[in-house]
Amino acid sequence: MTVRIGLIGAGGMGRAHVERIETELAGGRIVAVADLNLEGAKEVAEPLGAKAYGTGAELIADEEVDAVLIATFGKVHAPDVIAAIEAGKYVLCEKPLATTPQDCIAILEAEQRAGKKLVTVGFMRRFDAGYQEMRAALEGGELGYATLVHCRHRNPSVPEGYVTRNMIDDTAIHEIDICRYLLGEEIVSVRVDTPRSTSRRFEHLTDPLVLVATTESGVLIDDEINVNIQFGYSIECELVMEAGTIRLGDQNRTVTRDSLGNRNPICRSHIDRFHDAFNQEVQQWIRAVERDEHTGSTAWDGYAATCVVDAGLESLDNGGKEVAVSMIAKPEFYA
Ligand SMILES: NC(=O)C1=CN([C@@H]2O[C@H](COP(=O)(O)OP(=O)(O)OC[C@H]3O[C@@H](n4cnc5c(N)ncnc54)[C@H](O)[C@@H]3O)[C@@H](O)[C@H]2O)C=CC1
Ligand SMILES: O=C1[C@@H](O)[C@H](O)[C@@H](O)[C@H](O)[C@H]1O
Repeated sequence: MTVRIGLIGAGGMGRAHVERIETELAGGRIVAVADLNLEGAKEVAEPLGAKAYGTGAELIADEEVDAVLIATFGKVHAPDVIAAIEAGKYVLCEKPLATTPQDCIAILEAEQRAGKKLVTVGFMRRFDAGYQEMRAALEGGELGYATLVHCRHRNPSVPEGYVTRNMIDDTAIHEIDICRYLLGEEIVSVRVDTPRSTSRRFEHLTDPLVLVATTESGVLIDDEINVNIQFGYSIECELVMEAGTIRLGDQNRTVTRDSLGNRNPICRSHIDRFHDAFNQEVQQWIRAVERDEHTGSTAWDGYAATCVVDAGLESLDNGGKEVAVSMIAKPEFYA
């Protein structure tokens, strides 16, 4: 069976997913594209012989669409996710699931009414080989339990429209999710520190930030979010356990050694750094849809991450005081 996929949001991320589905992955085909900018939808749809729509609602209602891929702005994800659930269609929604805990709760409720897990959130780092090895090392138990996680999320630069809150809700949300995934527990409190800002930023930004979070068992996570580092896209993570540490590699197979020294290439963006992880994420989703199964992170994961983001934003506003993460009790459905 070929899974007939409808894409909502024909921007950068949507187009990158189309490219991988059409050229690198198996089992799926883009049959419809929706974007508020209808011309943008047509630009992506026409070369594929797919239909173009001006709204997500029309695409979701199309009976030739089996499953929905959402790559619009986070704050407008919820209505389309809920409409897809109500139509009984699997949905892979880019992060964040939604930008408020209330919108996420509406999604959790819709999914429970449907009685079936249909929502996967685009936390692609869960499919990265390095993070998976770190998780396996922790689960293996030889090095004991985790005490600390040191993370660094560095982007070369960001566009002018990117504002300080995006460092938490758009960027650090990846570490929030991956730390929950690695440690298998919830984050219970967050504080955001604001060191001296770099001069290489738009004036309105406070950059870098450091998010410090504590989990249920007391593991301390520190995450440097630094989005104008100039030199490249650099993601680092070190998990500290009782009897050893495990650190994410740079994912390069070779190191060049010459008169300039030892070096390997620096990634420029999430597209090249997480190329394989994105492919794994979308490929596994397509295969799972074929089997009528859920895969990847759940709507609960999307909700939990948004609750931590919310606490982080509150800390940013209150001068860096620690804020407790407020969450509803986990429904049995997501146990
Ligand atoms: N996993 C990752 O590493 C990354 C994830 N993302 C996520 O992907 C999503 C999209 O981001 P980008 O592609 O960078 O944004 P973008 O601005 O390039 O594209 C968004 C598109 O959605 C369309 N759109 C907005 N509201 C809509 C609506 N209600 N209905 C239909 N179309 C609508 C816009 O016209 C635009 O074409 C975001 O949720 C973002 O957080 C983005 C970059 C990397
Ligand atoms: O999700 C992403 C972007 O939206 C975000 O703006 C970047 O900071 C992240 O590195 C990227 O993975």
